[in-house]
Amino acid sequence: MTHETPHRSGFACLVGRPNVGKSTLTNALVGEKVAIMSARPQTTRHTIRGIVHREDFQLVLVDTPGLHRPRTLLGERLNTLVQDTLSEVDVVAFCLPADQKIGPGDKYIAGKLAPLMQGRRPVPVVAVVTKSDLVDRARLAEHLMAVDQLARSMDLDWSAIVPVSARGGFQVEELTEVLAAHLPEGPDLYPDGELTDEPEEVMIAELVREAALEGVRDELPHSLAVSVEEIVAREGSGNDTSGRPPLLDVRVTLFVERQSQKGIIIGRGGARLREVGTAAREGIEKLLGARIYLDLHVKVAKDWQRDPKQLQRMGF
Ligand SMILES: Nc1nc2c(ncn2[C@@H]2O[C@H](COP(=O)(O)OP(=O)(O)OP(=O)(O)O)[C@@H](O)[C@H]2O)c(=O)[nH]1
Repeated sequence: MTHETPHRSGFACLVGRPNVGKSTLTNALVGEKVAIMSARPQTTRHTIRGIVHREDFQLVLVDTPGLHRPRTLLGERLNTLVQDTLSEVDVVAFCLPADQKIGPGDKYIAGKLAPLMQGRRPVPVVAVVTKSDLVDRARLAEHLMAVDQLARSMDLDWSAIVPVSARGGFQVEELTEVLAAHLPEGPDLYPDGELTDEPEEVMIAELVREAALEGVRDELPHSLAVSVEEIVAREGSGNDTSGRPPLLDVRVTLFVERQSQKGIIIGRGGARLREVGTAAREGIEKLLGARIYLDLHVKVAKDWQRDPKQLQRMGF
């Protein structure tokens, strides 16, 4: 045996504006679908972790809800959550998509990262240029310089700048190595094979939210919260000899802010809500590996985004 490399383990956090490709990159790094993705910004409200497990390191990924300029209490809560998450990780990956110029949103996030990078126990930040498959080499080179300039203009230093494409798998392995290099020495944090510690309820809520927003995103921008009330096994199901999976009753409440939004979700004669149920049920059955009966309720919780009690009830 040659000399042993130390085993490393720790946390990495992906930050960046909405829609820059954090979920997709998390999935590419982990190599398995862990985060529920959306074609629209700001739907990943919960911290989702995936684990990159190699012989000599274990890298636990935390996908953040995204840093936004706080507009509502919900926004502020999210920012606090993000800040708390950030101060606890070993390395931050700041995602800046190659196909978009660096803008105020990126500068805002860089401003939030600055104190972490300059603190007593500085957190290294790796600038990750995502979606690099969308631009040509010249544009990519230009963007890499702009990313470098962003740090310089704030008297900061990225630990590295890594262009990647989660789509094509370009440089994903390199990024893994760069992030792992910043982890402290330590044993595995999670047992082998455990790829996500995301509670099932959060994933179920995301699936229902996705289905409910399908086609009506513009009408229901950020006014929809989903809460999984209970998951219970239907009595007498699943423990017979037929080998059929058990039947689970899944009760879910969708909270909207206005009566008119309730109408949008439910649709004429309840038609839309039935569609939502059908679409969500498919994903949930796959997730749970069981047949389910999905019971959806729609409630109006006025101004829930601004009400701390309501927020708490919904797990924010
Ligand atoms: N071409 C290309 N598209 C990508 C890549 N990564 C992500 N996308 C697309 O960019 C969009 C946003 O990706 P997400 O992974 O959902 O972005 P996100 O940053 O997690 O978004 P939020 O959850 O809103 O914060 C999706 O339509 C992806 O398919 C990439 O490497 N190449």
